[in-house]
Amino acid sequence: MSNRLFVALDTPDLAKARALATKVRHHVGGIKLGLEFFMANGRSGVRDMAELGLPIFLDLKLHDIPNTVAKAIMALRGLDPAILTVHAAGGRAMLEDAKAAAPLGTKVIAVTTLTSLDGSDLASIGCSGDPHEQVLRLTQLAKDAGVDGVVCSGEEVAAAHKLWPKGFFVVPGVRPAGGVPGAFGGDQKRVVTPRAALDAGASILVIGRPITQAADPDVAAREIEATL
Ligand SMILES: O=C(O)c1cc(=O)[nH]c(=O)n1[C@@H]1O[C@H](COP(=O)(O)O)[C@@H](O)[C@H]1O
Repeated sequence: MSNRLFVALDTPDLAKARALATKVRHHVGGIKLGLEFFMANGRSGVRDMAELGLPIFLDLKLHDIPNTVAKAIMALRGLDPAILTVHAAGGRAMLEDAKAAAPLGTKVIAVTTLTSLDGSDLASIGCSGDPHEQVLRLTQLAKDAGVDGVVCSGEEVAAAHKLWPKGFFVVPGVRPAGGVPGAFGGDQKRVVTPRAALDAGASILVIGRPITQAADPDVAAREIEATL
């Protein structure tokens, strides 16, 4: 993959998603469609976006009992996204069944610890208060379960990559250098720059609002691409 930047098109509006993707298409390697888009537009919306010819990352973060997750993935048949997410915390059997249910060409990627969580959030849900430890634990689980890789923040990706040299590492929570700290509502807590994430071992970067909410998304994507 020559351009490792995936733009997150977090909107329920299909026309807006298409317009944004069309604007930035020469400066991104793929597009990520998440829950907001899928809830509003479903399978036909994903098909519509696939017509643009860019790889599709379908970020549904599935997390349920193994049978339900496997059947949900089977129900996506025909869309065959390049990347599909599930939550690692669903456990080993769920991860194994998710991988078995996915089409051969789809990378099944396990979300370890959301980039919106910090140590105190983890402690409040009964996990070890150390995101680093939790990410490595779930990376080991994902590797053992035979999925293709994990989502983690740029703060943990070097250690996760060391643990799993052949894994595929998706890094969100990425903010261009020089931006306003806490921009876009400050919901991302474990944040790094695009360059730092790649240097640490990210396979792809996921960036949404710094591109989609820019005055000129094409320029914003181009500027980020130039730092990679
Ligand atoms: O799986 C993801 O893509 C994901 C995992 C994670 O831990 N954190 C995270 O922010 N994401 C997604 O990455 C995107 C980040 O968007 P921005 O914060 O606007 O750059 C959103 O679409 C999130 O759903």
